[in-house]
Amino acid sequence: MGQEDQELLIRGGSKHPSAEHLNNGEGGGASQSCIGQGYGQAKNYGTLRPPSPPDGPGSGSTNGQLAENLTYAWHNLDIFGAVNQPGSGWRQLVNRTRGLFCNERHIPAPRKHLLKNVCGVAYPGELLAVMGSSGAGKTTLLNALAFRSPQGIQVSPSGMRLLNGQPVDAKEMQARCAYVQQDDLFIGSLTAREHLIFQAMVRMPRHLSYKQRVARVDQVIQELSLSKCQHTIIGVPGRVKGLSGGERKRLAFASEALTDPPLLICDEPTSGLDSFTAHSVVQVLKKLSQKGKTVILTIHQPSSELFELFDKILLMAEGRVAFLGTPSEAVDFFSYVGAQCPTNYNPADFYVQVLAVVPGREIESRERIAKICDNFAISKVARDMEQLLATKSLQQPLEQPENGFTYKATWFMQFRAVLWRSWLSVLKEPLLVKVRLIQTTMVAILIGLIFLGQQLTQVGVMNINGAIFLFLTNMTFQNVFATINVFTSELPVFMREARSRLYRCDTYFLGKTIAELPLFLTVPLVFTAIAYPMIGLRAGVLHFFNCLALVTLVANVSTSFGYLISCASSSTSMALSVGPPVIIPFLLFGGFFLNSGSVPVYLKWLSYLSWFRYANEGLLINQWADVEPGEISCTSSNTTCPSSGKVILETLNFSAADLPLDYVGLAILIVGFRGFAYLALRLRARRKE
Ligand SMILES: Nc1ncnc2c1ncn2[C@@H]1O[C@H](COP(=O)(O)OP(=O)(O)OP(=O)(O)O)[C@@H](O)[C@H]1O
Repeated sequence: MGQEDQELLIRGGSKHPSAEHLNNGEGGGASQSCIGQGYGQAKNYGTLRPPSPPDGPGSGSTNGQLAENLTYAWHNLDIFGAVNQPGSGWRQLVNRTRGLFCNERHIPAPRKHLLKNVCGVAYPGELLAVMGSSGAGKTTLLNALAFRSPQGIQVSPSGMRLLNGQPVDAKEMQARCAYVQQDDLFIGSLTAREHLIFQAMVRMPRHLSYKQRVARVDQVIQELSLSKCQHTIIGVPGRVKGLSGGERKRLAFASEALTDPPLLICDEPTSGLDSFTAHSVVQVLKKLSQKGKTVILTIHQPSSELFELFDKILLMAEGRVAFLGTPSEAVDFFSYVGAQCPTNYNPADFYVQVLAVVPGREIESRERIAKICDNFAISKVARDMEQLLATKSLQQPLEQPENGFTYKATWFMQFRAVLWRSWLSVLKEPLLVKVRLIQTTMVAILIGLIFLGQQLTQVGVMNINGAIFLFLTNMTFQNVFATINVFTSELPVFMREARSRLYRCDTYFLGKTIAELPLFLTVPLVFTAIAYPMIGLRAGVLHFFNCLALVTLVANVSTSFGYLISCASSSTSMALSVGPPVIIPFLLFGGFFLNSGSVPVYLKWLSYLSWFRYANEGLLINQWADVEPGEISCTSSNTTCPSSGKVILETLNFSAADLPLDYVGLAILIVGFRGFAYLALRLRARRKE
């Protein structure tokens, strides 16, 4: 844009002839409302015409989805975000404490005004593109429109979000709207088809048969051109090669398209895609809008061809609306405010540039943006919108979802779907099965070789006790870290799906626990079967199975503990750093480093939470309880050599009669840790993203 244009904008003047007929002559003062008076009384510019009636849906549906056309209007959306100043956490804590003592109950935290009186409307059959420079507020707006604003974001209660003219809440919105977020989240070990089948099982209405769901999956695969890659694993970007960026995007749409929602909101569906793939992704959205859907998307720098696909554009700058209307109306409007798009220039690039805050020329840029937004705020389109809302002319009945606003699938259907998906990912996740089994076998052989063929001598007793404790530390660390690594990477998928009300927290937790059980039984079996005979631990089938049972319980306590740490931590790295320091005290109370009779009274309670203590006692009882006097060979000069297994247990402050209690202690810890992990997961699922 030339210097001359910018000056005109700052003056609020116009050099474009078409601006004459757009401007009614009255000066445009800045208005914080969507409506004002003066400018924009033009006949030709800025009408909120709905597009011509679409062909579908409206004619009923085989997928059980709501077959309705939706007009989505939003009005006076004011959104605030928290200001993160250095030390603001402390400041808030001090403020809150002051509030408690000084009866200053309400000390408002500093807030940033992210969106200012944003208004807009999207009609059925319309592809509305929200554009603006980085930081303009596009994602903030889309999150608010989809009722998915993250934590720390406040939507002012005066803002209205209306479907067919009726105010809606988050639940009503979720039942009708599909939200494809910028970062697509998948379980990377599944194939595209497996992912869609899972989605069909939890998203589609409960009365549909499995056959009907699979038929719909096939149809969506066709519609979104995913046939070629339907059996390819999705993959994890940067770690496991799988679907391409464009295929991942289309898969994200496909998941939402399964239920054929009347309203589709997509945040940056083309980000990271080349122009050809971006075009094909937007084409998919265009086709959906042509079927009667209301489609809203944000986009960065669309090419001229892409720009032509948009029915309407909503331009944002500095958290305000700079323009809403058709691309041709945008030409008129920008000419009117003195910023005519040069010929042979991509209009999208031009508008975004005009509305950007240029580094080094911030004041000038902000004045220009304010002028454009003020002009739009008093334009005909803004007044039309006010009128639409005031006259309730948008009001049409909203269809009620089949099962109200509850989950689409029954408890059992959700459980079955989660169990199936978790089982598939257990089988396919190399970190979980292949790597774990190889790692277990290698560690078992290594421990077996180090402690190979121990005899019942004084040295042998020491070595056997060490080897037994090593069983426990190995089982613990291996399982805790494997669980943290795998589970925390899956948690974002769970959180998004749980917030989209695809399934309940309990069905997920139960399904996952049961799916992973065979693995957590196999790992201890492999380990014990190799290490036990190699070391030469107490011979006898009963002794072997007793050891196996205790090691299996330890593996499952550790897994439960891993779940608890994962659910209570905000990220994988946090869980990995919190894990070891929390495990160390439990390990010390195991009776190997510190005699169980020497635990300080004030820490006794903590020792009852130590699985090392129960398992070590159980395994040592299993090893030594029936070793008769004289079985341990000692030299006659060695007076410290234990004469029998009973003496060894007494020295360690363990009693053979406590074996059943050790089993009970381990079982309680499994249930307890899992219970708390479940509660932590529920709390997380309830919190905003
Ligand atoms: N949770 C938050 N707390 C405080 N400020 C926030 C929060 N989220 C976003 N913002 C601020 O709000 C403004 C708009 O952010 P938003 O992500 O909506 O921009 P955008 O137009 O989508 O940008 P981009 O195109 O780069 O994604 C930015 O200045 C951003 O720093």
